[in-house]
Amino acid sequence: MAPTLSTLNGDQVDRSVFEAVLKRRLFFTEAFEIYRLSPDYKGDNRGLFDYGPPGCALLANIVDVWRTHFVLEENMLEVDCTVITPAQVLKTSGHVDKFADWMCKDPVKGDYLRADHLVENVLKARLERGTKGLLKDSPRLDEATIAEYNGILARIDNYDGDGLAELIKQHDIRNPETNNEVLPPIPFNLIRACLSPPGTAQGQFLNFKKLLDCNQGVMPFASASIGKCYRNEISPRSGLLRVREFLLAEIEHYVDPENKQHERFSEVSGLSLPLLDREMQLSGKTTPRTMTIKQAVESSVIDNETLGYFLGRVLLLLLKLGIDPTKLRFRQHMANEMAHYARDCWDAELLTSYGWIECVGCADRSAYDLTVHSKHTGTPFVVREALPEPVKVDEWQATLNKKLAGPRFKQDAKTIQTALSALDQPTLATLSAQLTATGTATLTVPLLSDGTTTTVPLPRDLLTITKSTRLLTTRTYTPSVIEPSFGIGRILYSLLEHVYWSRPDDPARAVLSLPAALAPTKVLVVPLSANAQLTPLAHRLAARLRRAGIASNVDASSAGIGKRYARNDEVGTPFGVTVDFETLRDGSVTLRERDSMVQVRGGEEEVVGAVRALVEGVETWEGVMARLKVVVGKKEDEEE
Ligand SMILES: Nc1ncnc2c1ncn2[C@@H]1O[C@H](COP(=O)(O)OP(=O)(O)OP(=O)(O)O)[C@@H](O)[C@H]1O
Repeated sequence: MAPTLSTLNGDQVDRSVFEAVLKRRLFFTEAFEIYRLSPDYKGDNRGLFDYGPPGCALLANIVDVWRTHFVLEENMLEVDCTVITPAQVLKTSGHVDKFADWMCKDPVKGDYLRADHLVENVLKARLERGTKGLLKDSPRLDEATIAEYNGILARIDNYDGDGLAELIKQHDIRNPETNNEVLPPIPFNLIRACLSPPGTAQGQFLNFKKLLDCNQGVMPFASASIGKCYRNEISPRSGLLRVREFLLAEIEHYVDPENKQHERFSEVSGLSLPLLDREMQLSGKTTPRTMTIKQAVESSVIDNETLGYFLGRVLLLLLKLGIDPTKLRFRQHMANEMAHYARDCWDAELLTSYGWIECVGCADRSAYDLTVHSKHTGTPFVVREALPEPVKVDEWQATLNKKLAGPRFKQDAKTIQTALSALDQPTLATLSAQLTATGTATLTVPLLSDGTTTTVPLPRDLLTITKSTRLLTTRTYTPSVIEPSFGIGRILYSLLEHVYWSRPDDPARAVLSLPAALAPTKVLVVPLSANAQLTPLAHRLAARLRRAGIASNVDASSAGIGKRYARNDEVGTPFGVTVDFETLRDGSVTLRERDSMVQVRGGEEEVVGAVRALVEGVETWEGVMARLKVVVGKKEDEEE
């Protein structure tokens, strides 16, 4: 029987051996490597990687599963927006000013280090050495210090610049590579250098009005986008996990802020999630507690049904991809880790040899994004819904005297009118009171053409604000946005670690137990020997597999059959078909399963049918073993 994933994943991954396998099989490789190795190279290629053939195929297969799981199964509206973005859009979205990490400079070497990662890495290394006695000269840590370090690590995402500066000083944290003291942390903008968004969301927000129309005005609905994004990472040292250019798949789900129930909540409400909520983190806990989504939403651990629904769908996606459920947790953001406007945020974190890594972020961003873009452009990003019964409301209305405003404000008149139109009712009430009391209301506007003005006094001859009663037949609101965002490269790398193991009887033989649907190549076709009669049979079978839509490779090299299979176990090829002299006689072939190495024998057509059913997930290997004749007694390496 094929070993189950949990039996495969017993041990901690030896990263150097594991990454050597991935590089050997060209899952990925360092970008611009030959230039980096040349003597006159002065650039910086850290955090930049190229995917090779199996890496590309795996990435594409993950994207396919993602697209089916969300866009198709949830009727999402997919868009593909440009990456190059005008600076004004990024300024409005808050990325230029707020998207900052804290960074420390090593003044001697000139290196920049991300402050939270620096503290984390140094304390982890001290714990490792001080508790396990890894280095003879490192003192053992006392219980109080161990507890203190663990407490800091559990709250590491909770420190701001001052907090990190304090930790660095108090614990004498230095650049581990040079042992130099570092300068106090300063905020560093991850995107300033790139002028491209750190995600794919802005294009989705900016098209909100058109997408709502496309959905016949029906709420709630979601848009989705898959695209490259760029980050000016300070110290990209964690392989594929922290890169400067990566594929992001993002969903923006637009929902009524007063009703965040989800129509399909019952489909996921019974699922159990391993949750590490805010309270647990504050008390220094690192082991999650398991709760059903229903319990978590009802007890307000998760803010609302829609957010709970998406956490459930994220869990299902990750399991479908083959992520080990014992290496998955959902960690809630601390209050000061979230943007001020966010209501709640959870990260799906996967355990890797680099520690727990955020692979999916899932945030309720309230109405922030739509509101800021709407205010800046004057485009109403609102939903209008018919009320069951008309309602009387008192409403403030502001009118700008256009005849006077035009000559007085010239090219700024339109900006002022736009700012006025975007005011909400409480602001209009305040301005009306100001106008009555002082004869002038002060309007806040985006930067005017002189480059300095951001407030404009509007006297009574220019501005009137009146209150009138209206009969409302529709309700108008700006939707809240729930945003799950998936770092495809991080998922890919974590998945590879989760499915990696080596044969107990030969630790040098690595295997990647990728689910068949995800594997870059589904079948390796091998002629048993170099005999000239067998190779055409292998190509005939490959053609047959091709017609059935199954990706295969023929390996007719002179290497032993065991070696040829071993090479393909390393790229995760789930099945192998051997053609031999019996094939010449009766057309039968053997089918080998990667994890168990069990082989069955059947006719060509039967075997191609079985492979297709296995790849499509409509049949199990146990089912195939029950149907076809199991080959007994022969060990793979002895076959030649
Ligand atoms: N440098 C990176 N390399 C690869 N993937 C990344 C990187 N930064 C973010 N991601 C992915 O993009 C997703 C959304 O980005 P988000 O802004 O939420 O991450 P983040 O909080 O900046 O991540 P981190 O705290 O690890 O830097 C993350 O869940 C992650 O999967």
